[in-house]
Amino acid sequence: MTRRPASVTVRVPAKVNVQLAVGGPRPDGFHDLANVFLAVGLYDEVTVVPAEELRITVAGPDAGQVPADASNLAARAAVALAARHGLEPRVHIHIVKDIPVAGGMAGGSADAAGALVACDALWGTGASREELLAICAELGSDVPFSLVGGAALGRGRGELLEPLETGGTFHWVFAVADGGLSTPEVYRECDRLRGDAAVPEPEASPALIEALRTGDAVALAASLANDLQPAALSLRPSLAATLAAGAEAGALAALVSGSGPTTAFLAKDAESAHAVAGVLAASGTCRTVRVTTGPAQGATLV
Ligand SMILES: C[C@@](CO)(OP(=O)(O)O)[C@H](O)COP(=O)(O)OP(=O)(O)OC[C@H]1O[C@@H](n2ccc(N)nc2=O)[C@H](O)[C@@H]1O
Ligand SMILES: Nc1ncnc2c1ncn2[C@@H]1O[C@H](COP(=O)(O)OP(=O)(O)O)[C@@H](O)[C@H]1O
Repeated sequence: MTRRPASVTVRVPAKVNVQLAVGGPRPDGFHDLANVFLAVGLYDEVTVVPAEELRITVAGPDAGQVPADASNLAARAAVALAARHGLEPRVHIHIVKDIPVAGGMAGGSADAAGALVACDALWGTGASREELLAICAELGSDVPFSLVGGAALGRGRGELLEPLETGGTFHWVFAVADGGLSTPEVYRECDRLRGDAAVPEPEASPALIEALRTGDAVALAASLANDLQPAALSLRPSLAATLAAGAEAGALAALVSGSGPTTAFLAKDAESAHAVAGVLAASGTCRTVRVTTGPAQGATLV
């Protein structure tokens, strides 16, 4: 008989969208994207242990903002995997949360991918990569990327991934805002701001993909683009001051991370990243500042 582990822990990274090209609204309510993801070194840890029934606990400074019930994306991941394999999801999922909540850094998606990989190992379900990716896509558009990490182009609603090569380490500073922004609201605001204007098909930028491949931070900075940024700024005008503070502090480029309200600053090197972080922290335009690098590995057993 195969011995099952008594507990499994998986570490999963946050993401920043280095390009987020958004098409018009689809009949199903989603938007077609050219979504260039880069995983970065802020992590949630998801631990699973056998239990009488599905139970979820969350630790960390922002744990209070995360649902600790069946609506948690990690709980939904466990239920989805169990259902496919004729199992009951009798598991206690504990999340140690370090990724900003509702911040445009895919923290919920990270927890879902982490719970899936952890439960697969705990239960010995032996799901293939393809099956795990299919469950991820059912749970949310960003969940497949949380599983694979690194850098990837997401097409469709972001779930159809092509891995991208990266040629080096990029240095990032993230300014975490007070409170979150709702992703569907930001997409709706994007549509509202566009009005009747024709929306081109979203296309990935060849220059941006080349900058990732060669590890050229200056070239990457010149290509960073986020079609949701005007919408995030419209809903949260105070983000303009954060973006300006980071740019003035010497960041190569500043942009909103995904749907926001976290703002992301690409720096030339580690030293410059720490300098930018110091200025941002003193600027009074954000709640906290984090310094990290990308690419980072996807969901990994620890
Ligand atoms: C904007 C992005 C950029 O990577 O991430 P965040 O910044 O929120 O982390 C993603 O597109 C968010 O992906 P995710 O958070 O997984 O969204 P989902 O759960 O799939 O969808 C939530 C809602 O967002 C909108 N949505 C999402 C993806 C997409 N391609 N088009 C959309 O219009 C829809 O209103 C949908 O009902
Ligand atoms: N495990 C989870 N971690 C964080 N948020 C979760 C989780 N499960 C469900 N949510 C809900 O999803 C919403 C989006 O959170 P999150 O994924 O952190 O942000 P974003 O979509 O901006 O990247 C939150 O408001 C929260 O209520």
